[in-house]
Amino acid sequence: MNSEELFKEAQTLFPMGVNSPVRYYKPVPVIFKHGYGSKIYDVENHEYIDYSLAFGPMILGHANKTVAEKIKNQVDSGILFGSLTENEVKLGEIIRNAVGSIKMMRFTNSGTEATMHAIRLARGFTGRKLIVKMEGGYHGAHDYALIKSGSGNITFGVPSSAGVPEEVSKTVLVGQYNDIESIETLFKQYGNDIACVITEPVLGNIGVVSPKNDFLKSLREITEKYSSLLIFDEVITGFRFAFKGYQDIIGIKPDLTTMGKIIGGGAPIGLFGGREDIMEKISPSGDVYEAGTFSGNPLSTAAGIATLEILRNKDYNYINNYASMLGKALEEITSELHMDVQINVAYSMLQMFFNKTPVVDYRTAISSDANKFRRLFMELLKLGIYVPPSQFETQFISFAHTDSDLNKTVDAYTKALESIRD
Ligand SMILES: Cc1ncc(COP(=O)(O)O)c(C=O)c1O
Ligand SMILES: N[C@H](C=O)CCC(=O)O
Repeated sequence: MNSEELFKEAQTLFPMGVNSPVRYYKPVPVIFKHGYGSKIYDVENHEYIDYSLAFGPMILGHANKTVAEKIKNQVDSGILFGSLTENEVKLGEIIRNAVGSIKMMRFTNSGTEATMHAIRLARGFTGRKLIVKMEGGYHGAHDYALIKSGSGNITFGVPSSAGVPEEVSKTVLVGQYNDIESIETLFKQYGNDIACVITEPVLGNIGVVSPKNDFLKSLREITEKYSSLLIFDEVITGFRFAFKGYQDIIGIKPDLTTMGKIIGGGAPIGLFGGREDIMEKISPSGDVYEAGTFSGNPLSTAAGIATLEILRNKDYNYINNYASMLGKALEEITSELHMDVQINVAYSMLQMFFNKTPVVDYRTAISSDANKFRRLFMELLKLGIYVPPSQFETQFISFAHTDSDLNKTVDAYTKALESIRD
């Protein structure tokens, strides 16, 4: 079947033909068949340089030979036992040695599960009900995270989800990222009832937005003052900027951390972990329940171990410099074309916003021209460049991207931006 035929069939199977909303766009989403290194190929065999990397996890590029070999070995020796395995211990040790605040952890099957359990744990540990999240912060697709959330929630203009009971949304307070006063106001009113503040330390689901003016340090201070827990959602940032968490780069220790994506090397995974005294509250040592048939499964942990063992010896300057060179080139192109554009780069993450004003939070992000971004996406596609299909996602660089990819990408952006200039 060709793309049109496959998509037609998919629409009879899945709502709008997809299994996650951000994968949908008109007229027919690209249907990928395989990928090698920095390139992915659709069912018609068109080649694209990939800057989505499956929304972040594929930091080594696609079909890395060593990772594939380790997964195949695991397939040949059994893929699920429903009991503790050596792989889990190995992966857990690698992560604990690399991320300062994670003393104990639990593996889950996704980032969504990780944040859901971390929030329940924070509530169980503190005996408090309220949580604080940032407007535009994305923590997966469970009830407590789908309040003023980022990612597909903004792309499709759904600030919260139907089906989340009012009683649930009333327990979620929303602050503004990079605006500590908005958080202080919430704490002044509700401080002794707030179980935790959860935030992506670098926002990655409204495009990419970095922290400013000691915002994260102030979050740490205010949560300590009120004996609330601080949760860093490092599902994107964990092992993305360096062989550690973003928390280790900036020297701030959250009480709990969530991870996912890269630590599973492209296989389904999530993790929540942190202080021992908090983690011991988890069942069976404690009374906060958390479980999963596939949690810590041999395949995901094999892929994770292989990926992290390779990453340990990588020089992250390579991907970080690539992103900064691409960012600079995009600044030059858009300034020559007199286009109102903001280019945010954080290490190996990058996004271009069609906006006159700097994008520093949710409100400035949503004032961007998302339709223009969609036109850019379509033009780039024609030129063999695949970026995430929304203004409110982030472009990622992998260790498989090459100088020649960078040159081709800059050429393609030049042509694409010229063609969408009004
Ligand atoms: C910061 C963040 N947290 C949580 C999630 C949820 O992870 P998953 O899609 O694996 O459920 C995502 C991405 O989806 C994310 O970007
Ligand atoms: N923005 C999300 C994750 O970071 C996109 C992943 C998805 O929902 O498919």
